Amino acid sequence: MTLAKPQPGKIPATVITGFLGAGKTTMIRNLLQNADGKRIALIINEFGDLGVDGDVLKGCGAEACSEEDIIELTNGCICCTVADDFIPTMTKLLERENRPDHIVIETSGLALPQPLVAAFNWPDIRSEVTVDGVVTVVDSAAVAAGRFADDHDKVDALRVNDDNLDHESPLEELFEDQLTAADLIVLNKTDLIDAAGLKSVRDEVASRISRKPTMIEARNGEVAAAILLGLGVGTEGEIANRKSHHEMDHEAGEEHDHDEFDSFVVELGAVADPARFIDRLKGVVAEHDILRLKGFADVPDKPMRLLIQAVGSRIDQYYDRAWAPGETRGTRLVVIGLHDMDEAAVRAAISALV
Ligand SMILES: Nc1nc2c(ncn2[C@@H]2O[C@H](COP(=O)(O)OP(=O)(O)OP(=O)(O)O)[C@@H](O)[C@H]2O)c(=O)[nH]1
Repeated sequence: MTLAKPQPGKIPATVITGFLGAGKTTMIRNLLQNADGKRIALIINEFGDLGVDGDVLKGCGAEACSEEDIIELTNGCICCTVADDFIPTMTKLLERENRPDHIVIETSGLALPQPLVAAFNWPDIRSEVTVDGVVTVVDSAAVAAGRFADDHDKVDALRVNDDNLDHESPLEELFEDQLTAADLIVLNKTDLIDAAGLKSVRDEVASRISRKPTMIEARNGEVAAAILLGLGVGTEGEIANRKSHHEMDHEAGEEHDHDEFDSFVVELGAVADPARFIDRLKGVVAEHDILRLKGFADVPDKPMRLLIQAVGSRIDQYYDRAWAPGETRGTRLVVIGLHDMDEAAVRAAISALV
């Protein structure tokens, strides 16, 4: 792939998007550890009230991105808070004396990249920054499992409960909207599928978009920094031609919101038997069709906290860092699902696991 040069004088910004759990944070973590001496400012947006991604990223690439260069936007999905949250954050960042070489923005897994990229056309931003490219991370295993194929039963059930939901499956729409915005598509998690599966994922992804952005494959988000940060597209000038379903609906008079999805935080006491907890948690995730669950557990007698990451029924866990002095130990998990998820039942089921 020929790498274009960013426009001189402007700070390049890379937007990293992709559905919940696709591997955005993992890819950024890898990027920070291999940033080729670039100083990166990171803007992170998460869905749900527990900032896990920022926590995972802090300290992992201190030379490329110190803690003060990691900015968390927590007032909702970035696509809905562009004016109130994103623009003021960018303005402040640009006023800093020590400006970064590159800005990386991780959208929430439920965000539409289009309004965010369009914000780079605001006069104050446009004169100083350009969108080097939009990178869309795809969970190849989830695509292969048909996660984004239209689930007509589910959509019909949602419609019965909510007359306002008159569009297609929210997962499928978001998946397509995030692909539509892409300059580069990273087919991640290739370790979880075989060659034939990967071929069908490529075909499926290609069938969802009319343009032909470059597609590359990755494991654990391992993509060279020169590729991720060297697209040189200037996507703010192109984004008007990459409309999302929601923008097209909006032109037809509909508002965009995230009402199709819901999230809440479950707080628990200590988890005495983590293996048993995780095993039974898998059952709860499957039974309630939880899309994403992540957080930390307090395991008695362990000086470190246990990071728990569920994407569909697949759960990863590892001890990520020591509890800080004075930090209150506890188990906190953010749960994300479709809006018909039964919060009380999920809370009860998870609480019963300790
Ligand atoms: N097997 C496998 N797991 C992966 C890969 N990439 C990421 N993961 C795991 O997938 C889970 C989700 O990864 P994240 O990087 O947190 O995903 P994300 O897109 O940032 O998630 P959200 O911020 O919730 O949208 C974690 O447990 C990762 O360790 C991969 O290539 N293969």
